[in-house]
Amino acid sequence: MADQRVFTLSQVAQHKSKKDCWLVIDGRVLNVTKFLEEHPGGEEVLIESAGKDATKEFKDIGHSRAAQNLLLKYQVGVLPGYTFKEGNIMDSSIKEPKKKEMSAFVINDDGLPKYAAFLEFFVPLLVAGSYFSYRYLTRIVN
Ligand code: HEM
Repeated sequence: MADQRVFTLSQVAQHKSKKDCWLVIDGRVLNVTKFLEEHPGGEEVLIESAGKDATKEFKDIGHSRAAQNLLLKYQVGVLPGYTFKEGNIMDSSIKEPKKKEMSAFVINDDGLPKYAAFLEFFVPLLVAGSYFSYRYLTRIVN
């Protein structure tokens, strides 16, 4: 689980060098020192945002979901007032988890009435069919 220790922005601001580079994205305090060289957008942009809240810059680029999930890897804490659920970053603030929940819900919701309609139609038909078959057969026998 990503670290949930609480840091203030002024604490984050003390880590703004290339050798010790923290920044904040969406309330998550990230230590990106080891990521500087790997960042596809280059280390300069990260160093420019070092010690600061880079949420706007991060979002303005339109980072991919993969990039958003990478945030978890570098999280060392959170800003005061922020808490995040365990697991996928899509469960917290950047993502659109509600869509997934909705589609799952809609599928389940659709299934039940269809199943119920099926039963409502066939059960009485089966009962009536059995009854008339019984009547028909007993007539022939008598
Ligand atoms: C820990 C924080 C960050 C992570 C994990 C991260 C990750 C990535 C990744 C994976 C990409 C490749 C494209 C994509 O998958 O979206 C990328 C591209 C880029 N990022 Fe970041 N990024 C971070 C922070 C930032 C910040 C704070 C800025 C700006 C101040 C920034 C600017 C860029 C730029 C300019 C590109 C290149 C976009 C392009 O070439 O189209 N990134 N980043």
